[in-house]
Amino acid sequence: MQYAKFVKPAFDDFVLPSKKYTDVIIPRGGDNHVAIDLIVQHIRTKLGQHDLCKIYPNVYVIQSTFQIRGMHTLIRDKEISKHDFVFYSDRLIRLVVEHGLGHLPFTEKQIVTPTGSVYTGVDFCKKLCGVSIIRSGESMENALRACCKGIKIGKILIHRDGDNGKQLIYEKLPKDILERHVLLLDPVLATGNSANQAIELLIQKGVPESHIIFLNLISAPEGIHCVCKRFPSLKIVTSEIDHSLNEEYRVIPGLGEFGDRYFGTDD
Ligand SMILES: O=P(O)(O)OC[C@H]1O[C@H](OP(=O)(O)OP(=O)(O)O)[C@H](O)[C@@H]1O
Repeated sequence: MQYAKFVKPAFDDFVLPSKKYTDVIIPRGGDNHVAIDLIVQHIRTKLGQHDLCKIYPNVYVIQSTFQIRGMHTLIRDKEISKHDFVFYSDRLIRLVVEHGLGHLPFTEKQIVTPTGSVYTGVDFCKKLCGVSIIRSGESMENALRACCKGIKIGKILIHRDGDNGKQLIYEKLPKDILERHVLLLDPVLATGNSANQAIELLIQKGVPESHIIFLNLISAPEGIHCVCKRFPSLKIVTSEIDHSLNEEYRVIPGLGEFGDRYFGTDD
């Protein structure tokens, strides 16, 4: 029980006292064994993610809570209804989008409040756009629109072409994209081939690598290595890093075919 020193005090005050794991909240009541398993699993996951984030400082995993673990539990469950899959995916996507927007540059701005006081705040970055990788990436467009009024959203279609790897089939991007920060949208990062092709295209169009933030729900370590080695200045914001890829290049444990499950074409 190497985690005993974390787990034991947790039941005294229902919150892990370690500063490093303050996001781990123990639910009141219920089965203590289940709670311990959850904490151990949570800490292991966080340690694995922590290592990757140390190797690649531009990889950000949104702060995990049991709400987020709960949403992942639901969308990864093969028995979940389509309606619930879409609902909880949308909730997670919104969190990732909000977190990703937090990495955009800002300028300082002062305003006057109704009390006549000066509040020193910030002004949002205005030159940005979204780019979704068809088709799964399109599931993230609504959350981006809900956060950024009137945002331009470009599209890229990358398709597997037999054994020749993935080929770029279609692209439609804002004409002035090179002047914008780009939020690249795709919920799943597996081998990283699709993301790399999309990023390569953006760079060809003149977008600086450091102006691209790739937003996704689930990343495989292999995909993170593949993208971050090639594009070290790009940021990745994800909600969980999974264990690995299997021999069919599917993310494990993963959630299956996101696009089919989200758009209802898996029947
Ligand atoms: O990192 P990679 O190995 O390139 O795999 C990731 C890609 O696979 C999934 O899309 P998929 O090809 O299943 O198409 P879909 O979005 O139409 O479902 C996912 O949405 C990514 O685009």
